[in-house]
Amino acid sequence: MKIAFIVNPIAGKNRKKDITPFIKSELDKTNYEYTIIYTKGINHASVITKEYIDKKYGIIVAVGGDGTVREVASGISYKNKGILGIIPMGTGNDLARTLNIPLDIKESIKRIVKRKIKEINIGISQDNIFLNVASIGFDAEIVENTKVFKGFLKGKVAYTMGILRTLFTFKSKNIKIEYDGIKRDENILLVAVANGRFYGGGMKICPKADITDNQLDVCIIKNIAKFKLLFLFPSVYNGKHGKYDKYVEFIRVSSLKIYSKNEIVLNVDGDILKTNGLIDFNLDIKKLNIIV
Ligand SMILES: Nc1ncnc2c1ncn2[C@@H]1O[C@H](COP(=O)(O)OP(=O)(O)OP(=O)(O)O)[C@@H](O)[C@H]1O
Repeated sequence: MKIAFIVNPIAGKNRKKDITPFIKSELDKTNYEYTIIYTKGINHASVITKEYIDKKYGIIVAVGGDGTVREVASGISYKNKGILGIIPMGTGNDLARTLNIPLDIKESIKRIVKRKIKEINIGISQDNIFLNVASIGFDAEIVENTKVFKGFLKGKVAYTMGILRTLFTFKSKNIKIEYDGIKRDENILLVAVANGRFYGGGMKICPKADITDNQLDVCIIKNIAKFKLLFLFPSVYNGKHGKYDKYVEFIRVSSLKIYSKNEIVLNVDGDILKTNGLIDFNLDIKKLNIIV
């Protein structure tokens, strides 16, 4: 089977590290035919993926962060052919965390060579795929605000500035939530719909989410006073926010609809969309084969 390594040269903290010698040293010991291609911009990984699937490459490895993984996954899903591999080189690497893929480069390449495959679910919101989490509300606005600062500040500083800005500007959202024949009116801080277990670089928003169970895990956090967020928000990192059960609720559904009269920020695996009216969250009937 032929392997294409699709490298995002600007992903993550290791962006100056040349991955080629690592790939060579592991792959040259095997019989795999392989090639290494570098991406040139947004969505290029998806275009290359489709091209190499047409060239009969059976494994397409995303070398980068969750953005690169998602682009390769959407190419594979579009073609309905091919196996996804991951060499985590992003800042967050949330899908790799969910699947216990080693964050160490050499170890993750060894996993590709071993080729143990798992079939995972693909989430869809507003025609966009997500492997980790789609969300609206406070966290989605942090993603949006962080992007503004990312242009001129380093990752962690930009993220902190994004949180601060969101704390000042955020207003709770009045929405309708519909699932399993139930319709609810809610005033929320956020709603996160999880396929995988992590987002935001290791935050366990839905700690019981299982990416293979054909279900979406949903975390609904009701609107709370901003000072209370100082306690609640850090607890999301280790998935302990469920203890604030007056505000935090978990449900498991096969699909979910949200209606918002006003424009709302939707985060789909780190991509930001602005939308209003109906927002839908589903699972694709197609699965994704991935090397773990
Ligand atoms: N040559 C390139 N120049 C600029 N942007 C690129 C290039 N190649 C890919 N990209 C874009 O870079 C973005 C970020 O990639 P990715 O998410 O993999 O890295 P990251 O943001 O460092 O990691 P993470 O999402 O795990 O935090 C993606 O949206 C991708 O489309």
